[in-house]
Amino acid sequence: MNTDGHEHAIEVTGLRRVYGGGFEAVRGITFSVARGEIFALLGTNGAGKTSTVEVLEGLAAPAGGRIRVLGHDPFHERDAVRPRTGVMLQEGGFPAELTVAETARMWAGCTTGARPEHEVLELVGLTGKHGVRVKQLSGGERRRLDLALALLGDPEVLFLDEPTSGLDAEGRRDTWTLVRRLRDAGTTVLLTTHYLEEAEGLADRLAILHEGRIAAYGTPAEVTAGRPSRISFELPDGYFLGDLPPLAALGVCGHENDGKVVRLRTLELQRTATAVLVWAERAGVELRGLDVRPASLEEAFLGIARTGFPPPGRGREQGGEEAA
Ligand SMILES: Nc1ncnc2c1ncn2[C@@H]1O[C@H](COP(=O)(O)OP(=O)(O)OP(=O)(O)O)[C@@H](O)[C@H]1O
Repeated sequence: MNTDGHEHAIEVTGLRRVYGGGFEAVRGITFSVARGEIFALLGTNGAGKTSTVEVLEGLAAPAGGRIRVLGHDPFHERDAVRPRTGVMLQEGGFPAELTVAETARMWAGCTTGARPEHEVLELVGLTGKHGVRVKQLSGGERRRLDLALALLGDPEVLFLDEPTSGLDAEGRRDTWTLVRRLRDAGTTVLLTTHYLEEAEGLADRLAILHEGRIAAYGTPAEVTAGRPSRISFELPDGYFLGDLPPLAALGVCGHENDGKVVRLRTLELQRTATAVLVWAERAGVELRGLDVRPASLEEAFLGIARTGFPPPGRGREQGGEEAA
């Protein structure tokens, strides 16, 4: 239980969002985010991530369902929620002529109990940029300024909409480190991202949205459980797929072969990989380009994007859609 008497920072039950013209972008989704947790919302383009986050931020009223952020309705009790949350939007839209320090000062003026500006600029690595105009910042530096402003109010809940888009590999890793530090200090973080490795490495739990519904929900390990691993290699000249032992006996559950490169999918990675290597050893051949990949979030995501919803029980135990 937290100080509000609520064990979850965010509770979403049967959320629906319907746009003018009757289009239902979010179709009755249910999930919760525990205090001090990093939760990622993933999904195909147009799946409903931004439509969901806008409701959680109190920017729009839901068409149906029950939403609680820190125990309050974020739309109707905005005054109770807004000072305790930080929001980093996809497009910051700051005045281009202001310097970094001026922008932070202006933002601090609109933030209840703002921390000193230099503190948040230091947190995101913009200390050396105080006097630089916003229009002169690189795309990645602007994202870091967005993040600094979201942190000004020392929020209990932080909403990050694609926080690392436009950042280079180092900037992305710095942001991940910062987000983890915030989580470890007790901040609840809900982020959207298109980078699956970001969600896999950063999120404690996640939901994958597809066409306005939750298609997978749980820890990254829960969501990838039951998804196939992949093994690929080149067949040596003069060898054909039929020269391998029967694929079903190797635990293979699917395969592709374009004549040279063989791609196997398996739910028993160790058994299949061992059998393939033993065969190659006995045949005295080298498997060039040998690549072994355990089931990943990418596999789960692509499976959902390709075929829609997985059968019940595969990473959907706690979330999923509910009638609103
Ligand atoms: N104001 C609006 N009016 C009508 N339809 C809208 C509006 N805003 C969004 N939509 C539609 O709602 C659906 C969900 O959009 P949303 O922006 O929430 O998806 P998303 O998951 O954030 O997508 P992306 O990954 O592409 O940013 C899309 O089909 C989109 O076209």
